Amino acid sequence: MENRGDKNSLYPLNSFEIHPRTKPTRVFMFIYLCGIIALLYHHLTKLIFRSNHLLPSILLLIADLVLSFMWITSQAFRWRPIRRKVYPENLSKLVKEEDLPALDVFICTADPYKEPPMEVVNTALSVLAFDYPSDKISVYVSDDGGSQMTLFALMQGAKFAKHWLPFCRKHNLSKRCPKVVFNQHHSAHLQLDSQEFQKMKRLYEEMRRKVEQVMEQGYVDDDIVNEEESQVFHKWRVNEFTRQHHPTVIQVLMESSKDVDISGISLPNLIYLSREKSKHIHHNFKAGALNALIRVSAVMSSAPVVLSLDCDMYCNNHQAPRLALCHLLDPNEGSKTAFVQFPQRYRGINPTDIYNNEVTRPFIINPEGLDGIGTTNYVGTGPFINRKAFYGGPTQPKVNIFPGFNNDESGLERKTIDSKLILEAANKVADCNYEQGTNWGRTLGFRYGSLVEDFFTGYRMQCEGWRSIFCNPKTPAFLGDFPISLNDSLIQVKRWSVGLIEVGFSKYCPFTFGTRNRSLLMGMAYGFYAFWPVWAIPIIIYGLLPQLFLIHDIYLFPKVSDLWFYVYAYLFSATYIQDLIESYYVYNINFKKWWNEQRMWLIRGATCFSFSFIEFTLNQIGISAPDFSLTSKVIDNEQQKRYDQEIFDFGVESPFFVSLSTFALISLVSFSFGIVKVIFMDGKLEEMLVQLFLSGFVLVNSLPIYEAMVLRKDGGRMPIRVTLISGLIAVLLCYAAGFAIRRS
Ligand SMILES: O=c1ccn([C@@H]2O[C@H](COP(=O)(O)OP(=O)(O)O[C@H]3O[C@H](CO)[C@@H](O)[C@H](O)[C@H]3O)[C@@H](O)[C@H]2O)c(=O)[nH]1
Ligand SMILES: [Mn+2]
Repeated sequence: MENRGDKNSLYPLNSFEIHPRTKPTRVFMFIYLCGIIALLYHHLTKLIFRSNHLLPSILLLIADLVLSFMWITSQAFRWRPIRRKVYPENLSKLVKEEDLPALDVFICTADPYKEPPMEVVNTALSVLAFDYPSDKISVYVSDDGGSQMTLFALMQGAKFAKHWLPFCRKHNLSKRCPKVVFNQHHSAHLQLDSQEFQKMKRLYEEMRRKVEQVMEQGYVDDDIVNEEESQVFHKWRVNEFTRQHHPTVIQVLMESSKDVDISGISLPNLIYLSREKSKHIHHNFKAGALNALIRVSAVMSSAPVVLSLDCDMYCNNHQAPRLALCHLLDPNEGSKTAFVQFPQRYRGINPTDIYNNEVTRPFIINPEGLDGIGTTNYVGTGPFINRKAFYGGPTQPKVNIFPGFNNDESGLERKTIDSKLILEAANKVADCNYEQGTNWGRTLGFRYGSLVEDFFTGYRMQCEGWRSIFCNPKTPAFLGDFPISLNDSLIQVKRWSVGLIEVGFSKYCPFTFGTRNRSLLMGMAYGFYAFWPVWAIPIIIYGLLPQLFLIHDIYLFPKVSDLWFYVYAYLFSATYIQDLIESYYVYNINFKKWWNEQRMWLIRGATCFSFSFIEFTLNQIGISAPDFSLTSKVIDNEQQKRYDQEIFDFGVESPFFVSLSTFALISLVSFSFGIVKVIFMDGKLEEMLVQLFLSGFVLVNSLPIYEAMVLRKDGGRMPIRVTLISGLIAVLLCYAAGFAIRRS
């Protein structure tokens, strides 16, 4: 194992190991590449010398070209995967507690009805209770929903924190998110003085009841708040205050220099921010919210380290800041590191992860590969960021981040953050027109122009010469929510896909932009993601074409006795087997989970990947505008039950399901047709084997769809209209294929 950090030091902060699979993987890469070259040669000779079905031959060539492109670019993830270790116990030997850097935490929320305020409060409390000096923590909650209920909930959270933080410290709780601690299952394992525990639980329940009452009411009544608090809510009482159009609200809820907890220790800072919104100025979704947070926090606390979290990502490992600092304070690499990314992990995933919500490959497996080439990607929630990385490259001289502003960042006396001067400055930088005519969103802060501001911003930092690090401790640092219905999950991936191709088709395309500061491998990896949804092309072609032609008795692939058949067989099976081996042996993913993952890849290809191209095109020509479509974090009991039982949820009339059902029906017909031919009509099995196999493969993957169409009666069954429409489309496609074949 190689030591990073100061090599002469007795107390290394971190180390890494190149994964043992690297060498065999590279050998395999070479062999597989030969297979790809052979296949493309076969395609070309077929096209030039002996094609009687020109159109399908060209389409199959396109499909294989896209697959080859994706395979080649994805090798960047396999080139040099590494695993890191950190030694937080050494941190205290190198840095005194009082010298630890201050930490600003950003928590984003955007809608009290989709992101319940109690969830936001829980997340805030879990980070306020970090195992880190309280007076060095400032938590900023950005509320794009401009909701008085969220502010009210945070006010209650601040009161509760006075009891909660000393309680966590006293009992050295390893989990510090209240809802987790008070969850019956978890609390059964806690050996706590029951009276004290019950008292905390009572306080928590009281808070929850109050917040829920306000949620039911839809506003904050003067009766339930004191006079000082009610002043704050008067801002909402003016008619013009709507979610899309309102002035900035900044409220300091806890002030480290003044407020203490019940044991007399300083509390962290807690600040509520709802930036100004105007109907006439685009707010740039989360990226806009984060930029307002960067500026407001620069005025108020200006900590050198920033942690950004989604409101549902609560802290599950109170050591998280110290783990990140093992990298950020590394004497050699620290100053070049833009961020340390903890992976997105989720709680409550069902045993075989039917919708592949864990997205293991992009979130866990690929980042280890990216880390090895110095460039872990930013995933929006869970990164500890070097504040300087928002302001320019690692070697760039100090830039003015407050254009048109007299006080430079360090010029403000920051002893009390709710001084009039500071609040005025903070309000000014949260104005919705503050960014006009500045570089915010272009070279400063989070970059605008993509729905995946996280990917885009992290990538732009890499282009400026920053490095980044992946940190994946055994106890996940943060845990979050995920969509538990198939449709919501596909909508989420569609947003990501649109965001990614927005980068791919912009002037920042990773194959051409920023190559000076990046290696070829980094370019390949980011290029792979920027064109992630192009998987749709081969999946659609292979999911329809061989099947439609089989129905019309036309065989497109080599016979079993032909040598080229084995090239196809090798390329298909080798990549699947490699994936399975990697998942199973390296990442402990069992067969069922792996199968579901590959099924979701096919499902995404047939639905959100392809729809994202349509949406992107419509946005480009101005027919529609980019839409963030927030994922709901509210639990629907029926859906939750189905999810826990691993039953697919189709329940809604979604265009995604029309597309999926069409694929499923066409393969069902073609497979049945092929089998009937083979058995009863002495069909040419040798010639149709590939097509029969592909139909069968789609068919096996579609079993839950047939079940949902025919057998199920519950709320998650396939809506009849979806089945009928897709049946009609399937018939039309069969006819269209027949027509095309006769014409050619
Ligand atoms: O106008 C907006 C829209 C969203 N958000 C926040 O963005 C976060 C992510 O939204 P969510 O609906 O949960 O989307 P996910 O797909 O789960 O988010 C992933 O993908 C996003 C990019 O699309 C990243 O920003 C996230 O960090 C990443 O977790 C939430 O905290 C929202 O409150 C805002 O603050 N303002
Ligand atoms: Mn989310």
